[in-house]
Amino acid sequence: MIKPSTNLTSPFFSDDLAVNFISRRVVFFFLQDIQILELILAILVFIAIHSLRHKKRYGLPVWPVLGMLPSLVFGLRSNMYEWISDVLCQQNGTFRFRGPWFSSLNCVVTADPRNIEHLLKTRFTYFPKGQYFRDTLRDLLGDGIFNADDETWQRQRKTASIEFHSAKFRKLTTESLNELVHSRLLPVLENAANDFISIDLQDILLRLTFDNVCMIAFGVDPGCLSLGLSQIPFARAFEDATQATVLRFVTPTCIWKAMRYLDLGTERKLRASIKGVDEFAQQVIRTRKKELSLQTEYINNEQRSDLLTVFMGLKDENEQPFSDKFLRDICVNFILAGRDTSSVALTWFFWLLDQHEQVAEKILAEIYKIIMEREHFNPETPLVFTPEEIKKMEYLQAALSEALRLYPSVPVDHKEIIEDDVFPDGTVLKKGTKVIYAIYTMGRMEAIWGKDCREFKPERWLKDGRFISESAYKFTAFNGGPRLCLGKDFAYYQMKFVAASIIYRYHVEVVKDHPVLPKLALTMYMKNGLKVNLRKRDHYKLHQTSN
Ligand code: HEM
Repeated sequence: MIKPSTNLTSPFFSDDLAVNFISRRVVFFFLQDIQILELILAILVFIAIHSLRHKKRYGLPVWPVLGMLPSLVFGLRSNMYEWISDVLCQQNGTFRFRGPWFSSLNCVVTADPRNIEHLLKTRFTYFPKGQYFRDTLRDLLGDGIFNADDETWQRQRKTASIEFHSAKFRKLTTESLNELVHSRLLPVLENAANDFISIDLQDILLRLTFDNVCMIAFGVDPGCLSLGLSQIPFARAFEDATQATVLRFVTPTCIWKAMRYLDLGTERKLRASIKGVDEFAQQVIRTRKKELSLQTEYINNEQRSDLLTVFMGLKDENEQPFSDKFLRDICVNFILAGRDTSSVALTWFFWLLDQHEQVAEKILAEIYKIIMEREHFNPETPLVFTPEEIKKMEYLQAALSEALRLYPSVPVDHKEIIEDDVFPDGTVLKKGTKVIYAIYTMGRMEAIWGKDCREFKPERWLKDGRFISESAYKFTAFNGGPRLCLGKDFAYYQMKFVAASIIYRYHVEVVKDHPVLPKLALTMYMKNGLKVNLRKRDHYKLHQTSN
């Protein structure tokens, strides 16, 4: 039998044959499709493997979708600041972090002093705090100095700067600190030393500076530092509010905004704690207004010099008194700025002293030398350092600066660029890029501080026994340029006064095996506090010299 031709045009081409033929062609094409799919798949796998193997940027693997997030998470599990420092030191001071596409984590991270000077001073106006920062902190900080840019910032900065440099303000700060240290801090320490009780020094110092900064901002003393170390609702609310706000920085913006809208989880806690802060502020503002109106009517005695009173006496750009909300923002921002920066710096300082006994000895020798210069010195009477004596403590100032170099209270800070630009190291910055400057890392860069950068050496700050300050773009613990910390001079005074008052009276010994780690927050707290034992000093050397 002659097989029919398979030619489509054949007159002998039956329907069956046609169906058979078509199905075979479909299968053929399907098989061909599979091969194409396989091929596409193979190419994708190849690209993915290729990208996994080779897509490393700045020494970090860049994962599809997730970007560098897995490395960051790894960093967060150990010590985040050390992780950033390792990457930056390997990359000569700058790298570009790529977060997942759905996050707001993309940024440039730098610890290069040339870039820091560029963003803090040379191109200051190009690098505001930015919308992202403001949105994240607005509920707690409102339009206060910390969260403001442009005219809103300038106005507060100018007024507060005049105030911070006035004699009245200096009097307020020295008197309030004297009172706090001698009537509250030292009795608490004395108690612990007498009863051989270990204390959390960080907690005690945080209470001290909180009370102190509230006296400066609001002109009231909340009384956090007292013998019972009791919980103060305003302090608790402030603490909760800052902690819940920090969580916004690691949560995608759309998620925390949705949580805020639905009043859920940490956002619910944040709303409640901000309410606590606001109630306290409103109460103080109301009372002060009443007090001031009485003062102008009946009494004309010495004016208060706290920030609240000063700003109440001023007018806004429309010649109107500032609103209560704005007054609240001003005070809350100052409390945030001055609340824990000095106390955490002191905490790291005492931890470092515990490991460097010779430094503690040199500080003590300096204190002895200064008090021996007094005309009348009696070792039996309680010793209160005068501002002039504190100023003379240059070795102590060097040791505190060295502690801040290694453990800056603000370990990383943030800006957002509003125009395309290029950093002095060649890094290209597109408008809207977030820039993180890693202050903690700067203290660990050999290029800045030399081979011994990781060692605690107060001597690097001294020349012929005199304290020599460093460029703010090399030592950025207090920021630099137009936004240099307003409280810098006061902070040094406060830290020196507290440190000298403690060191003169006690050996501060860190409890053996106490775990010391930084906590991830806006300020570099110790995660587990600092458990210490206090041992009273025997001033036999001083008695010998004074006799
Ligand atoms: C060791 C203690 C301190 C350190 C390390 C420190 C550090 C800093 C840093 C890094 C900034 C810049 C923050 C930023 O713009 O993001 C800053 C700003 C500021 N600090 Fe301090 N600070 C200390 C103590 C204080 C104290 C005690 C006060 C007030 C009583 C204070 C008041 C301020 C204010 C008002 C600003 C905002 C300045 C502005 O934006 O124009 N600081 N500080």
